[in-house]
Amino acid sequence: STSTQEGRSILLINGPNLNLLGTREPELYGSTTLQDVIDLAQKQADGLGVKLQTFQSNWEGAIVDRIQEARTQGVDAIVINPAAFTHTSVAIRDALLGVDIPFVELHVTNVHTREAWRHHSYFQDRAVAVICGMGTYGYTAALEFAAKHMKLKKKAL
Ligand SMILES: O=C(O)[C@]1(O)C[C@H](CCCOc2ccccc2)[C@@H](O)[C@H](O)C1
Repeated sequence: STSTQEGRSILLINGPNLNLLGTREPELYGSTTLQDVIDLAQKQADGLGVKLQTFQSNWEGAIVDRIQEARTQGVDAIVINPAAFTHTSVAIRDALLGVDIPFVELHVTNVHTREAWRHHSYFQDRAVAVICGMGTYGYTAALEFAAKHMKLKKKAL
């Protein structure tokens, strides 16, 4: 492969309240802040030779708009932690399916050991991969997968 992973472009999206990561409920979500996660992801992306964009919002429609914009930017893959919208958002699901960009669904906690209502995701059936329970290492795993192992659409010549 070329020095970059075929010039792959990855968008990392974090949903509501993840801006508080590392500052609340560290026993559940760890003590790594979202900024730490982003800084580490950027270093990892540089090492992998992929372009990384990151976005966090507490607003559902802003996440929909960002996903739609990804299509115009030639984003090849999305890594998304939809947070609470995992369990509620047909709108974000529709945006992901609409832009036809493959995505990895990511959760810091193992949602399957938590409340029953967290066991369903509006994304799980269409995600290329679902990562959960690895803590913030999940972001590292997801980025590695998206950069090196995920099958992407052929880039238009
Ligand atoms: O485990 C995950 O990553 C979740 O997506 C996190 C969501 C919660 C996002 C808010 O995370 C916080 C982290 C630290 C402090 C406050 C909130 C939760 O609603 C999902 O069921 C699972």
